[in-house]
Amino acid sequence: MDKNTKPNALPEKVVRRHAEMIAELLPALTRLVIEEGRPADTLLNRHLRDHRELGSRDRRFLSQAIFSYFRWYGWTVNKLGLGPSEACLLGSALDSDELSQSIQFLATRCKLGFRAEPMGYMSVAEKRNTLNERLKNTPDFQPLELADLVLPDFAAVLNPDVIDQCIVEFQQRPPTWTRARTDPAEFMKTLAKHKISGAEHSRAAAAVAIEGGVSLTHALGSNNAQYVVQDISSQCVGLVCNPQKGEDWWDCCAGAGGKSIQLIDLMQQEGKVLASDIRIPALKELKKRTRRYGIKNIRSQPFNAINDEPFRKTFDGVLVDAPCSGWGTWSRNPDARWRASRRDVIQCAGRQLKILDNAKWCVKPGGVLVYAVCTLTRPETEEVVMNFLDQHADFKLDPFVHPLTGEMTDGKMQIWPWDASNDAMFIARFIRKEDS
Ligand SMILES: C[S@@+](CC[C@H](N)C(=O)[O-])C[C@H]1O[C@@H](n2cnc3c(N)ncnc32)[C@H](O)[C@@H]1O
Repeated sequence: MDKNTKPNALPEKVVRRHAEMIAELLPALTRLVIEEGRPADTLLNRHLRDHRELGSRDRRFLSQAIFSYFRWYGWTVNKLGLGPSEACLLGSALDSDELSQSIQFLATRCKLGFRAEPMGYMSVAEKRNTLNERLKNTPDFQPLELADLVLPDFAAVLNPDVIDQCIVEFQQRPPTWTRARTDPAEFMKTLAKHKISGAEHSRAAAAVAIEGGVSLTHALGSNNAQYVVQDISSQCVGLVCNPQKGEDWWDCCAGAGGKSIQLIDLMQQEGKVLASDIRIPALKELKKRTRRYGIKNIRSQPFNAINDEPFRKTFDGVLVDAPCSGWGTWSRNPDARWRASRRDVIQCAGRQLKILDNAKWCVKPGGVLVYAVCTLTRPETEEVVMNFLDQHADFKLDPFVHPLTGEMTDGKMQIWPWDASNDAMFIARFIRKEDS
């Protein structure tokens, strides 16, 4: 081995292949994501399924390069007009403390006009200032702004005092949050045995953050029942539901069952959950998961929570984890911001209110109705709660303790991305009045 070659260095043919792959993939991917509104992670997964010859380091390279590209797209492509390879190089430099060999190789084929130094350690404001300084003498230069990192509609539906802070958070990669399904101390021991560093949240005891880039499935096996991957903000939804042993709950937008499984775990398997969703494939995935974990008391049923007649039976608790704009997940899905629109937010809010109107019939007197959305827009959060309460005098907000801070809420709360490096989430807990 050449004495200048690092021990873990990739062979040149690998870095060359990475650079060629990304240069070939990005133009088509950009068209599909930006013009056709398709999610980048789904497209990447399809590409990987069609190219089984790609190994784990190829997958890691592609996903990091693609997500960095879309995270900084507002500056690199929209504002600076760079081509895909140059934008990918600059996006990776903005995200990394050290350029990977494959990105360094890509740099040799790019015409960026300046050297892309790693800027991962800088704050977003420092990154902006550094680029503005470097580019200020280029013809027609327009200074880069924070607001360029999202579409103009973003500011139209958010409280003005949180806009900049949200954008800054969207530029960072959050950790992988897991939920220990049984004893968190045992899960921590398992992590330590596999030399994986995990950090428990100081309040949400089951929540453990895992360092970036670790494949838990690879390290712990795909059937490990000790944990599930679940963002800490999503874990807060189950904690706010706070189901008690022996209760009967309905999770009416259950998807693949992340929260149904949490509800049953919180009841220590002594209770029942009916999990329904409009998507039958998601319910099939839920069944696979419950089988894997040996969970017997989650029943699933296809159900359209807007159009179908509400059930005749009532439940101790109903969870409406509603379909939403998803704007709170932009640090994890950086491409999603380029498909966002105010119109979509307003449509989502309308659908959420319809689902709540329908689901409320199934809450028994004295029972609980929890509304959750992984977003931070006003029309979908505060305004839905206000409209629901205006129309349903038989329900009132039920104050609860904020799971991340321990402070008492008035029955609703917004979890911000900076609370614990997490997705944003809004949660409201209503109670049906006993005499209604
Ligand atoms: C935020 S996701 C739920 C995630 C899930 N609760 C979890 O924890 O993994 C919203 C879900 O609502 C479902 N959905 C959308 N429209 C619906 C409708 N009209 N009736 C029932 N479910 C619907 C979607 O299929 C999606 O799975």
